[in-house]
Amino acid sequence: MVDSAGRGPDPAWTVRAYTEADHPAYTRVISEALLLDRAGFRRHTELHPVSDHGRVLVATDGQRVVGTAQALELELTLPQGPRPVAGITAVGVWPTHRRRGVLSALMRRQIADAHERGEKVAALWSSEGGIYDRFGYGQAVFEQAVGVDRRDARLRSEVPREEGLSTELREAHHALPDLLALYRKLARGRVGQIARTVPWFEYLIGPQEEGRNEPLAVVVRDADAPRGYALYRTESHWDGGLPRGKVVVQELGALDPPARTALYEHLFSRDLTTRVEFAHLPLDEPLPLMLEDGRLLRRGTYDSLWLRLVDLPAALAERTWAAPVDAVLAVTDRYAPWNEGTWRLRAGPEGATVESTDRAPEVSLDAAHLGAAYLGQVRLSNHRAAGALTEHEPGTVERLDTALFRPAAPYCGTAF
Ligand SMILES: CC(=O)SCCNC(=O)CCNC(=O)[C@H](O)C(C)(C)COP(=O)(O)OP(=O)(O)OC[C@H]1O[C@@H](n2cnc3c(N)ncnc32)[C@H](O)[C@@H]1OP(=O)(O)O
Repeated sequence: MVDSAGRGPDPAWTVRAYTEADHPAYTRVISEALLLDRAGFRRHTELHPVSDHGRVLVATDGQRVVGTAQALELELTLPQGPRPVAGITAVGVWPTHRRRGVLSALMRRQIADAHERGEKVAALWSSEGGIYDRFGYGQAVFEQAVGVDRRDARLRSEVPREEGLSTELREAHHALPDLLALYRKLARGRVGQIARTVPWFEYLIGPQEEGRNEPLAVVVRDADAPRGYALYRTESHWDGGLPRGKVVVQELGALDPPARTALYEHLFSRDLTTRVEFAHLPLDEPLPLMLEDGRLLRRGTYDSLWLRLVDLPAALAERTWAAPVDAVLAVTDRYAPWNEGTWRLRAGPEGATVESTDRAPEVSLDAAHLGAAYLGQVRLSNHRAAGALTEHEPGTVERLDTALFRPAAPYCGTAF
């Protein structure tokens, strides 16, 4: 039965794989739900073409498509190294069909599909913070946007510098080989980053909105190889005849401290600019410590990656762990019932096992909490403080947090 709002154990929606014939309806639903104009939709589909129909789901009301969700096959750097994950995108429900269980039906099927395909983890960037925890996704990565008045951005005299590094500035598309090579090295070493192919960079540096300046790439290199890059564009502003231009940095990546210094020196030295803004930086970016007065940075934190353990015991067993822990976890997971139950986790620097057990649980929590904590940035003790999980055996949560610890902040930087 379905009630008047469309809720109930037998919803009116059918969820099935996309077919070519769905294309116009799919375009309509996703564009309207995400408020995309034509150019925005084209950019989205160029980056995420529907190449594997089975990975795009549509929900229908009778014959009519009313919801969509896509799973990309991404490689994401996890604590154990780069691994394939389902990258969830293009989620949208036709406005008049919202809050009637369409997304819930799509999520149920999508998570089951990923599980059947053997994917252990799924990840997404969420449009709003209130949507995905009920589907078992946890906020796993926080990053920051940073802005500074250029006149306040004075680097300390002792920051590492290296003679012999050169700084090259080009239109970004001319620097593509360097960007790809550097990004590949950086992404494999930083938990939370996704592997990027050429189209990802083309998406970032391709034709810009009307009136925007060309994206630039500054690349720092030694005699042998590139060591760091920043992608940015400039904006011209004048105020009563005074130059008030802006440097807007899309991303910055350095293999070592002297390369990082050289990049900041370049970005903080553009004539006619008074402001430098960084769209995405890791939370542990050392910039505040490199400045004479790091407090002058304006910093805004936001959540980027949400993570879901699709195959919870396998994902926990595969992870690398910083310290030994032996804990019994009672897990709820409404959308992946195969994850539910009581699990004994025995983990440590040598490896981990996860087995179903009938021992008394030491902690009761939801799969979303483990998804949030998996990358090592978000503490389970925070969830406990918020009353979101229950600790039956005092100290267990601290031991889990210690074992989950990662020294570097995870960072994604690529919305998908
Ligand atoms: C990875 C990505 O692609 S992120 C992009 C997500 N898409 C968008 O933001 C586009 C605009 N929004 C939409 O298309 C829709 O509102 C969606 C997809 C967010 C939700 O779809 P719906 O079909 O309305 O969700 P559904 O009815 O299954 O809701 C399930 C539950 O989530 C809640 N919920 C759904 N959307 C939201 C939201 N934006 N904020 C808070 N709660 C929400 C519902 O209230 C419901 O709660 P309940 O189980 O306690 O009753």
